[in-house]
Amino acid sequence: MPLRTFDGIAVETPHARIPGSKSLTNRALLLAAAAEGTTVLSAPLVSEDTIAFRGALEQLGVRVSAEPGDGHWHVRGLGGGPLGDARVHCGDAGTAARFLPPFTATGQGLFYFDGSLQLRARPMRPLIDALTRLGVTVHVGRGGRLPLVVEGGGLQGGRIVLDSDLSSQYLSGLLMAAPLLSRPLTIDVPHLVSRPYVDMTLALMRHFGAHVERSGNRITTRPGGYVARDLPVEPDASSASYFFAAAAATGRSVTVRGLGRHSLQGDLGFARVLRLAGAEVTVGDNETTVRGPDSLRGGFTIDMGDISDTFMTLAAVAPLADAPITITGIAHTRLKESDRISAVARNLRACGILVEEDADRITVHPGVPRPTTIACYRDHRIAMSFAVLNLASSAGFALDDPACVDKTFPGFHAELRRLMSNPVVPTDSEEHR
Ligand SMILES: O=C(O)C1=C[C@@H](OP(=O)(O)O)[C@@H](O)[C@H](O)C1
Ligand SMILES: C=C(OP(=O)(O)O)C(=O)O
Repeated sequence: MPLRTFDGIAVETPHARIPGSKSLTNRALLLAAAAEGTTVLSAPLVSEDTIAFRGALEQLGVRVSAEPGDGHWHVRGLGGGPLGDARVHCGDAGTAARFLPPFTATGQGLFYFDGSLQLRARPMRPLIDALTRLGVTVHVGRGGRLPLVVEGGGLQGGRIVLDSDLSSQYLSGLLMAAPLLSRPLTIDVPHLVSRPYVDMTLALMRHFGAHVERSGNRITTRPGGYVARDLPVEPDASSASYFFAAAAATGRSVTVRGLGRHSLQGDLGFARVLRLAGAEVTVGDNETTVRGPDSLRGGFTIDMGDISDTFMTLAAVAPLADAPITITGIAHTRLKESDRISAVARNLRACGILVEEDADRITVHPGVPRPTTIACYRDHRIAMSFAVLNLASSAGFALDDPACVDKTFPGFHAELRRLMSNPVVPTDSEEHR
Protein backbone atom coordinates (compact mmCIF):
# COMPACT_ATOMS: atom_id res chain seq x y z
CA MET A 1 0.00 0.00 0.00
CA PRO A 2 1.56 3.34 -1.00
CA LEU A 3 2.78 5.33 1.96
CA ARG A 4 4.33 8.75 2.01
CA THR A 5 6.36 10.22 4.84
CA PHE A 6 6.42 13.77 6.10
CA ASP A 7 9.19 14.46 8.60
CA GLY A 8 9.21 10.77 9.51
CA ILE A 9 5.40 10.42 9.85
CA ALA A 10 3.90 7.83 7.49
CA VAL A 11 0.68 8.86 5.77
CA GLU A 12 -1.41 6.47 3.71
CA THR A 13 -2.50 7.72 0.30
CA PRO A 14 -6.28 8.41 0.35
CA HIS A 15 -8.36 5.63 -1.22
CA ALA A 16 -11.23 6.41 -3.54
CA ARG A 17 -14.23 4.11 -3.01
CA ILE A 18 -15.21 3.19 -6.54
CA PRO A 19 -18.30 1.04 -7.19
CA GLY A 20 -18.21 -2.07 -9.39
CA SER A 21 -17.67 -2.12 -13.13
CA LYS A 22 -20.80 -1.63 -15.21
CA SER A 23 -19.35 -3.59 -18.11
CA LEU A 24 -18.30 -6.54 -15.96
CA THR A 25 -21.58 -6.57 -14.03
CA ASN A 26 -23.79 -6.56 -17.13
CA ARG A 27 -21.73 -9.16 -19.00
CA ALA A 28 -21.65 -11.40 -15.95
CA LEU A 29 -25.42 -11.02 -15.49
CA LEU A 30 -26.02 -12.13 -19.07
CA LEU A 31 -23.56 -15.03 -19.04
CA ALA A 32 -24.86 -16.21 -15.66
CA ALA A 33 -28.42 -16.02 -17.02
CA ALA A 34 -27.43 -18.21 -19.99
CA ALA A 35 -25.47 -20.70 -17.86
CA GLU A 36 -26.43 -23.98 -16.22
CA GLY A 37 -26.55 -23.42 -12.45
CA THR A 38 -26.47 -20.49 -10.05
CA THR A 39 -23.77 -17.80 -10.16
CA VAL A 40 -22.91 -15.45 -7.32
CA LEU A 41 -21.66 -12.00 -8.36
CA SER A 42 -19.78 -10.23 -5.58
CA ALA A 43 -19.66 -6.44 -5.37
CA PRO A 44 -21.76 -5.86 -8.50
CA LEU A 45 -22.40 -2.29 -9.57
CA VAL A 46 -25.79 -1.18 -8.29
CA SER A 47 -26.77 1.74 -10.52
CA GLU A 48 -29.42 2.62 -13.10
CA ASP A 49 -27.65 0.72 -15.90
CA THR A 50 -27.20 -2.53 -13.99
CA ILE A 51 -30.64 -2.38 -12.42
CA ALA A 52 -32.07 -1.90 -15.92
CA PHE A 53 -30.06 -4.89 -17.17
CA ARG A 54 -31.10 -7.05 -14.26
CA GLY A 55 -34.74 -5.99 -14.71
CA ALA A 56 -34.53 -6.84 -18.41
CA LEU A 57 -33.27 -10.34 -17.58
CA GLU A 58 -36.06 -10.77 -15.05
CA GLN A 59 -38.54 -9.87 -17.80
CA LEU A 60 -36.94 -12.75 -19.75
CA GLY A 61 -37.60 -15.19 -16.91
CA VAL A 62 -34.23 -15.11 -15.12
CA ARG A 63 -34.29 -15.10 -11.31
CA VAL A 64 -31.84 -12.70 -9.68
CA SER A 65 -31.89 -12.34 -5.91
CA ALA A 66 -29.86 -9.87 -3.91
CA GLU A 67 -28.46 -10.31 -0.44
CA PRO A 68 -29.28 -7.43 1.91
CA GLY A 69 -26.94 -4.54 1.09
CA ASP A 70 -26.59 -5.76 -2.52
CA GLY A 71 -23.05 -7.06 -1.89
CA HIS A 72 -23.89 -10.30 -3.70
CA TRP A 73 -26.34 -11.07 -6.49
CA HIS A 74 -27.40 -14.68 -7.06
CA VAL A 75 -28.34 -15.41 -10.67
CA ARG A 76 -30.18 -18.62 -11.45
CA GLY A 77 -29.25 -19.52 -15.03
CA LEU A 78 -31.69 -20.67 -17.71
CA GLY A 79 -29.16 -23.09 -19.21
CA GLY A 80 -29.76 -21.53 -22.65
CA GLY A 81 -31.82 -18.81 -24.31
CA PRO A 82 -35.11 -17.43 -22.89
CA LEU A 83 -38.45 -19.15 -23.60
CA GLY A 84 -41.80 -17.38 -24.04
CA ASP A 85 -42.82 -13.93 -25.23
CA ALA A 86 -41.53 -10.93 -23.26
CA ARG A 87 -41.40 -7.14 -23.24
CA VAL A 88 -37.94 -5.90 -22.31
CA HIS A 89 -37.25 -2.34 -21.24
CA CYS A 90 -33.57 -1.39 -21.42
CA GLY A 91 -33.77 2.03 -19.73
CA ASP A 92 -30.75 4.09 -20.81
CA ALA A 93 -28.40 1.09 -21.01
CA GLY A 94 -26.60 0.63 -24.33
CA THR A 95 -25.28 -2.70 -23.05
CA ALA A 96 -28.83 -4.01 -22.54
CA ALA A 97 -29.99 -2.86 -25.99
CA ARG A 98 -26.98 -4.41 -27.75
CA PHE A 99 -26.33 -7.56 -25.66
CA LEU A 100 -29.87 -8.85 -25.13
CA PRO A 101 -31.40 -9.08 -28.65
CA PRO A 102 -28.83 -11.72 -29.80
CA PHE A 103 -29.46 -13.66 -26.58
CA THR A 104 -33.21 -13.71 -27.23
CA ALA A 105 -32.58 -14.80 -30.83
CA THR A 106 -31.22 -18.06 -29.35
CA GLY A 107 -34.48 -18.62 -27.42
CA GLN A 108 -38.11 -19.24 -28.41
CA GLY A 109 -40.78 -16.55 -28.50
CA LEU A 110 -41.34 -12.93 -29.51
CA PHE A 111 -39.18 -10.39 -27.69
CA TYR A 112 -40.13 -6.72 -27.76
CA PHE A 113 -37.30 -4.30 -26.87
CA ASP A 114 -37.62 -0.65 -26.00
CA GLY A 115 -35.69 1.94 -24.00
CA SER A 116 -35.65 5.55 -22.88
CA LEU A 117 -35.87 8.37 -25.44
CA GLN A 118 -32.09 8.74 -25.10
CA LEU A 119 -31.54 5.05 -25.92
CA ARG A 120 -34.06 5.17 -28.78
CA ALA A 121 -31.80 7.76 -30.44
CA ARG A 122 -28.76 5.46 -30.44
CA PRO A 123 -27.88 3.31 -33.48
CA MET A 124 -28.90 -0.36 -33.64
CA ARG A 125 -28.69 -0.91 -37.42
CA PRO A 126 -25.37 -2.85 -37.53
CA LEU A 127 -26.71 -5.36 -35.00
CA ILE A 128 -30.11 -5.68 -36.69
CA ASP A 129 -28.43 -6.25 -40.07
CA ALA A 130 -26.05 -8.83 -38.62
CA LEU A 131 -28.87 -10.77 -36.96
CA THR A 132 -30.93 -10.63 -40.16
CA ARG A 133 -28.02 -11.91 -42.27
CA LEU A 134 -27.65 -14.79 -39.81
CA GLY A 135 -31.29 -15.79 -40.38
CA VAL A 136 -33.07 -14.03 -37.50
CA THR A 137 -36.33 -12.15 -38.13
CA VAL A 138 -36.17 -8.68 -36.58
CA HIS A 139 -39.13 -6.30 -36.91
CA VAL A 140 -38.06 -2.69 -36.72
CA GLY A 141 -39.37 0.75 -37.67
CA ARG A 142 -37.90 2.90 -40.42
CA GLY A 143 -35.19 4.49 -38.28
CA GLY A 144 -33.53 1.11 -37.61
CA ARG A 145 -33.44 1.77 -33.85
CA LEU A 146 -35.46 0.83 -30.79
CA PRO A 147 -38.22 -0.22 -30.38
CA LEU A 148 -37.87 -3.54 -32.18
CA VAL A 149 -39.09 -7.13 -31.98
CA VAL A 150 -36.84 -10.18 -32.24
CA GLU A 151 -38.27 -13.57 -33.21
CA GLY A 152 -36.47 -16.24 -31.25
CA GLY A 153 -35.17 -19.41 -32.84
CA GLY A 154 -33.57 -18.09 -36.03
CA LEU A 155 -29.98 -17.99 -34.88
CA GLN A 156 -28.06 -21.18 -35.67
CA GLY A 157 -24.46 -20.19 -36.44
CA GLY A 158 -22.50 -19.58 -39.65
CA ARG A 159 -20.14 -16.85 -40.84
CA ILE A 160 -20.51 -13.11 -40.91
CA VAL A 161 -18.53 -9.90 -41.42
CA LEU A 162 -19.39 -7.34 -38.74
CA ASP A 163 -18.08 -3.82 -38.99
CA SER A 164 -17.79 -2.49 -35.45
CA ASP A 165 -16.61 1.05 -36.09
CA LEU A 166 -19.69 2.66 -34.47
CA SER A 167 -19.68 0.48 -31.36
CA SER A 168 -18.06 -2.70 -30.08
CA GLN A 169 -21.25 -3.61 -28.23
CA TYR A 170 -22.83 -5.25 -31.32
CA LEU A 171 -19.90 -7.64 -31.53
CA SER A 172 -19.91 -8.36 -27.80
CA GLY A 173 -23.65 -9.11 -27.95
CA LEU A 174 -23.30 -11.56 -30.85
CA LEU A 175 -20.28 -13.22 -29.29
CA MET A 176 -21.97 -13.83 -25.95
CA ALA A 177 -24.97 -15.44 -27.67
CA ALA A 178 -22.83 -17.62 -29.94
CA PRO A 179 -21.94 -20.57 -27.60
CA LEU A 180 -25.70 -21.19 -27.20
CA LEU A 181 -26.06 -22.01 -30.91
CA SER A 182 -26.17 -25.44 -32.49
CA ARG A 183 -23.34 -24.64 -34.94
CA PRO A 184 -20.05 -22.69 -34.73
CA LEU A 185 -20.15 -18.96 -35.49
CA THR A 186 -17.25 -17.17 -37.19
CA ILE A 187 -17.18 -13.38 -37.13
CA ASP A 188 -14.73 -11.31 -39.18
CA VAL A 189 -14.26 -7.82 -37.78
CA PRO A 190 -12.52 -5.46 -40.24
CA HIS A 191 -12.95 -2.34 -38.09
CA LEU A 192 -13.30 -2.21 -34.33
CA VAL A 193 -13.56 0.62 -31.80
CA SER A 194 -13.30 0.09 -28.04
CA ARG A 195 -11.25 -3.10 -28.57
CA PRO A 196 -10.56 -3.73 -24.84
CA TYR A 197 -14.30 -4.28 -24.29
CA VAL A 198 -14.19 -7.18 -26.74
CA ASP A 199 -11.17 -8.60 -24.88
CA MET A 200 -13.27 -8.34 -21.72
CA THR A 201 -16.16 -10.16 -23.43
CA LEU A 202 -13.87 -13.03 -24.51
CA ALA A 203 -12.31 -13.27 -21.04
CA LEU A 204 -15.69 -13.50 -19.34
CA MET A 205 -17.06 -15.98 -21.89
CA ARG A 206 -14.08 -18.21 -21.11
CA HIS A 207 -14.62 -17.70 -17.38
CA PHE A 208 -18.13 -19.14 -17.88
CA GLY A 209 -16.71 -22.12 -19.79
CA ALA A 210 -17.19 -21.10 -23.44
CA HIS A 211 -14.96 -22.26 -26.31
CA VAL A 212 -13.86 -19.25 -28.28
CA GLU A 213 -10.79 -18.61 -30.43
CA ARG A 214 -9.41 -15.46 -31.93
CA SER A 215 -6.96 -15.25 -34.79
CA GLY A 216 -6.24 -11.73 -36.03
CA ASN A 217 -9.56 -10.11 -36.87
CA ARG A 218 -11.47 -13.40 -36.89
CA ILE A 219 -13.27 -14.82 -33.85
CA THR A 220 -14.80 -18.31 -33.83
CA THR A 221 -17.06 -19.79 -31.17
CA ARG A 222 -18.09 -23.40 -30.75
CA PRO A 223 -21.39 -24.72 -29.34
CA GLY A 224 -21.35 -25.84 -25.70
CA GLY A 225 -23.15 -23.17 -23.68
CA TYR A 226 -22.03 -21.82 -20.32
CA VAL A 227 -21.63 -23.11 -16.78
CA ALA A 228 -22.22 -21.03 -13.65
CA ARG A 229 -19.02 -19.63 -12.11
CA ASP A 230 -18.92 -17.10 -9.29
CA LEU A 231 -17.31 -13.77 -10.11
CA PRO A 232 -15.97 -10.91 -7.99
CA VAL A 233 -16.60 -7.65 -9.86
CA GLU A 234 -13.68 -5.18 -10.09
CA PRO A 235 -14.24 -1.49 -9.32
CA ASP A 236 -15.19 0.46 -12.44
CA ALA A 237 -12.10 1.84 -14.18
CA SER A 238 -14.05 4.52 -16.09
CA SER A 239 -15.47 5.76 -12.76
CA ALA A 240 -11.97 5.71 -11.27
CA SER A 241 -10.78 8.05 -14.05
CA TYR A 242 -12.50 11.04 -12.36
CA PHE A 243 -10.55 10.49 -9.16
CA PHE A 244 -7.27 9.94 -10.99
CA ALA A 245 -7.84 13.14 -12.97
CA ALA A 246 -8.80 15.06 -9.82
CA ALA A 247 -5.53 13.95 -8.20
CA ALA A 248 -3.52 14.86 -11.30
CA ALA A 249 -5.10 18.29 -11.60
CA THR A 250 -4.76 19.24 -7.92
CA GLY A 251 -1.33 17.82 -7.08
CA ARG A 252 -2.86 15.21 -4.76
CA SER A 253 -2.46 11.43 -4.57
CA VAL A 254 -5.27 8.91 -4.91
CA THR A 255 -5.25 5.12 -4.75
CA VAL A 256 -7.94 2.77 -6.07
CA ARG A 257 -7.82 -0.73 -4.63
CA GLY A 258 -8.95 -3.69 -6.69
CA LEU A 259 -7.74 -2.19 -9.98
CA GLY A 260 -4.27 -3.49 -10.79
CA ARG A 261 -2.21 -4.78 -13.66
CA HIS A 262 -4.47 -7.84 -14.13
CA SER A 263 -7.59 -5.74 -14.59
CA LEU A 264 -9.95 -6.77 -17.37
CA GLN A 265 -10.82 -3.12 -18.04
CA GLY A 266 -9.07 -1.15 -20.76
CA ASP A 267 -10.09 2.13 -19.15
CA LEU A 268 -7.44 1.65 -16.50
CA GLY A 269 -5.19 2.82 -19.35
CA PHE A 270 -6.45 6.32 -18.52
CA ALA A 271 -4.12 6.40 -15.52
CA ARG A 272 -1.21 5.80 -17.89
CA VAL A 273 -2.40 8.64 -20.13
CA LEU A 274 -2.03 10.93 -17.12
CA ARG A 275 1.72 10.21 -17.18
CA LEU A 276 1.84 12.35 -20.34
CA ALA A 277 0.39 15.17 -18.24
CA GLY A 278 3.15 14.77 -15.66
CA ALA A 279 1.46 12.47 -13.12
CA GLU A 280 3.34 9.69 -11.36
CA VAL A 281 1.36 6.50 -11.85
CA THR A 282 1.95 3.20 -10.06
CA VAL A 283 -0.03 0.21 -11.27
CA GLY A 284 0.46 -2.58 -8.75
CA ASP A 285 -0.85 -6.14 -8.60
CA ASN A 286 -4.13 -5.06 -7.10
CA GLU A 287 -4.22 -1.28 -6.85
CA THR A 288 -3.37 1.85 -8.80
CA THR A 289 -2.05 5.14 -7.43
CA VAL A 290 -1.91 8.46 -9.24
CA ARG A 291 0.12 11.30 -7.82
CA GLY A 292 -0.37 14.66 -9.43
CA PRO A 293 2.41 16.95 -10.61
CA ASP A 294 2.91 20.54 -9.39
CA SER A 295 1.16 21.68 -12.52
CA LEU A 296 -0.47 19.74 -15.32
CA ARG A 297 1.53 19.36 -18.55
CA GLY A 298 -0.06 19.65 -22.00
CA GLY A 299 1.45 19.77 -25.47
CA PHE A 300 0.57 16.22 -26.53
CA THR A 301 -1.82 14.39 -28.86
CA ILE A 302 -3.36 11.13 -27.76
CA ASP A 303 -5.59 8.58 -29.55
CA MET A 304 -8.26 7.55 -27.03
CA GLY A 305 -10.38 5.43 -29.41
CA ASP A 306 -9.90 2.32 -27.27
CA ILE A 307 -10.70 4.05 -23.98
CA SER A 308 -13.14 6.67 -25.18
CA ASP A 309 -15.38 6.72 -22.08
CA THR A 310 -12.46 8.56 -20.44
CA PHE A 311 -11.76 11.15 -23.13
CA MET A 312 -14.12 13.67 -21.47
CA THR A 313 -12.28 13.22 -18.18
CA LEU A 314 -9.06 14.35 -19.84
CA ALA A 315 -10.70 17.05 -21.99
CA ALA A 316 -12.40 18.60 -18.95
CA VAL A 317 -9.15 19.10 -17.02
CA ALA A 318 -7.14 20.01 -20.13
CA PRO A 319 -7.65 23.80 -19.70
CA LEU A 320 -5.52 23.53 -16.55
CA ALA A 321 -2.51 22.22 -18.50
CA ASP A 322 0.31 24.48 -19.66
CA ALA A 323 -0.19 23.76 -23.41
CA PRO A 324 -2.98 22.45 -25.69
CA ILE A 325 -4.05 18.81 -25.53
CA THR A 326 -5.47 17.06 -28.61
CA ILE A 327 -7.56 13.89 -28.32
CA THR A 328 -8.16 11.81 -31.49
CA GLY A 329 -9.96 8.60 -32.52
CA ILE A 330 -13.23 9.51 -30.79
CA ALA A 331 -15.76 9.91 -33.65
CA HIS A 332 -17.93 7.12 -32.20
CA THR A 333 -18.43 9.07 -28.96
CA ARG A 334 -20.87 11.29 -30.86
CA LEU A 335 -23.31 8.34 -30.71
CA LYS A 336 -23.41 7.73 -26.96
CA GLU A 337 -25.60 9.22 -24.22
CA SER A 338 -24.88 12.57 -25.90
CA ASP A 339 -22.78 13.76 -28.82
CA ARG A 340 -19.86 13.84 -26.45
CA ILE A 341 -17.36 15.82 -28.55
CA SER A 342 -19.90 18.54 -29.08
CA ALA A 343 -21.12 18.45 -25.44
CA VAL A 344 -17.58 18.87 -24.10
CA ALA A 345 -16.75 21.61 -26.62
CA ARG A 346 -19.92 23.61 -25.89
CA ASN A 347 -19.41 23.46 -22.14
CA LEU A 348 -15.74 24.41 -22.32
CA ARG A 349 -16.57 27.32 -24.61
CA ALA A 350 -19.31 28.40 -22.17
CA CYS A 351 -16.62 28.77 -19.52
CA GLY A 352 -14.39 30.79 -21.84
CA ILE A 353 -11.96 28.08 -23.02
CA LEU A 354 -10.73 27.93 -26.61
CA VAL A 355 -11.63 24.59 -28.21
CA GLU A 356 -11.22 23.21 -31.73
CA GLU A 357 -13.43 20.35 -32.74
CA ASP A 358 -13.46 18.03 -35.74
CA ALA A 359 -15.41 14.89 -36.67
CA ASP A 360 -13.15 12.59 -34.65
CA ARG A 361 -11.04 14.88 -32.45
CA ILE A 362 -10.92 17.78 -30.07
CA THR A 363 -8.17 20.23 -29.07
CA VAL A 364 -8.47 22.06 -25.75
CA HIS A 365 -6.34 25.13 -25.04
CA PRO A 366 -5.14 26.33 -21.64
CA GLY A 367 -7.30 28.89 -19.84
CA VAL A 368 -8.96 29.89 -16.60
CA PRO A 369 -12.55 28.58 -16.55
CA ARG A 370 -15.17 31.11 -15.53
CA PRO A 371 -18.37 30.14 -13.69
CA THR A 372 -21.25 28.86 -15.80
CA THR A 373 -24.02 26.28 -15.71
CA ILE A 374 -22.82 23.05 -17.27
CA ALA A 375 -25.31 21.40 -19.65
CA CYS A 376 -25.10 17.69 -18.83
CA TYR A 377 -27.31 16.46 -21.72
CA ARG A 378 -28.40 13.68 -19.31
CA ASP A 379 -24.92 12.24 -19.78
CA HIS A 380 -23.37 10.95 -16.55
CA ARG A 381 -19.85 11.35 -17.90
CA ILE A 382 -20.33 15.01 -18.81
CA ALA A 383 -21.55 15.65 -15.25
CA MET A 384 -18.67 13.76 -13.62
CA SER A 385 -15.96 15.23 -15.88
CA PHE A 386 -17.05 18.82 -15.27
CA ALA A 387 -17.45 18.19 -11.53
CA VAL A 388 -13.72 17.39 -11.58
CA LEU A 389 -12.88 20.59 -13.47
CA ASN A 390 -15.02 22.52 -11.01
CA LEU A 391 -13.13 21.06 -8.09
CA ALA A 392 -9.70 21.51 -9.61
CA SER A 393 -10.26 25.08 -10.85
CA SER A 394 -12.66 26.31 -8.14
CA ALA A 395 -14.64 27.79 -11.02
CA GLY A 396 -17.96 27.56 -9.17
CA PHE A 397 -19.96 25.72 -11.86
CA ALA A 398 -23.51 24.52 -11.43
CA LEU A 399 -24.51 21.27 -13.17
CA ASP A 400 -28.00 21.39 -14.71
CA ASP A 401 -28.56 17.69 -13.92
CA PRO A 402 -26.21 16.44 -11.19
CA ALA A 403 -28.34 13.33 -10.59
CA CYS A 404 -27.62 11.92 -14.06
CA VAL A 405 -24.47 10.36 -12.55
CA ASP A 406 -26.81 7.63 -11.21
CA LYS A 407 -26.49 5.83 -14.55
CA THR A 408 -23.19 4.37 -13.37
CA PHE A 409 -22.11 6.02 -10.11
CA PRO A 410 -24.74 6.92 -7.51
CA GLY A 411 -22.85 8.64 -4.71
CA PHE A 412 -20.26 10.15 -7.04
CA HIS A 413 -20.58 13.74 -5.79
CA ALA A 414 -20.33 12.73 -2.12
CA GLU A 415 -17.26 10.58 -2.78
CA LEU A 416 -15.52 13.36 -4.73
CA ARG A 417 -16.23 15.80 -1.89
CA ARG A 418 -15.08 13.32 0.76
CA LEU A 419 -11.84 12.50 -0.94
CA MET A 420 -10.85 15.90 -2.17
CA SER A 421 -11.55 17.70 1.08
CA ASN A 422 -8.25 16.18 2.32
CA PRO A 423 -5.48 18.75 2.57
CA VAL A 424 -3.26 18.94 -0.50
CA VAL A 425 -0.21 16.75 0.03
CA PRO A 426 3.11 18.54 -0.49
CA THR A 427 4.93 17.24 -3.57
CA ASP A 428 8.51 17.24 -2.31
CA SER A 429 8.01 14.31 0.09
CA GLU A 430 9.51 10.84 -0.33
CA GLU A 431 7.36 7.92 -1.44
CA HIS A 432 7.75 4.39 -0.06
CA ARG A 433 6.07 1.11 -0.97
O1 LIG B 1 -19.17 -3.15 -23.94
C1 LIG B 1 -19.25 -2.32 -23.03
O2 LIG B 1 -19.47 -2.65 -21.86
C2 LIG B 1 -19.04 -0.90 -23.37
C3 LIG B 1 -18.46 -0.55 -24.55
C4 LIG B 1 -18.18 0.85 -24.92
O3 LIG B 1 -19.10 1.25 -25.92
P1 LIG B 1 -18.73 1.29 -27.50
O4 LIG B 1 -18.27 -0.04 -27.91
O5 LIG B 1 -20.04 1.69 -28.10
O6 LIG B 1 -17.65 2.34 -27.69
C5 LIG B 1 -18.31 1.80 -23.74
O7 LIG B 1 -18.41 3.13 -24.21
C6 LIG B 1 -19.52 1.49 -22.90
O8 LIG B 1 -19.60 2.37 -21.80
C7 LIG B 1 -19.45 0.10 -22.36
C1 LIG C 1 -21.42 4.77 -23.39
C2 LIG C 1 -21.79 4.42 -22.16
O1 LIG C 1 -22.79 3.61 -21.83
P1 LIG C 1 -23.64 2.53 -22.64
O2 LIG C 1 -23.35 1.23 -21.98
O3 LIG C 1 -25.06 2.97 -22.48
O4 LIG C 1 -23.20 2.53 -24.08
C3 LIG C 1 -21.05 4.95 -20.98
O5 LIG C 1 -21.27 4.44 -19.87
O6 LIG C 1 -20.24 5.87 -21.13
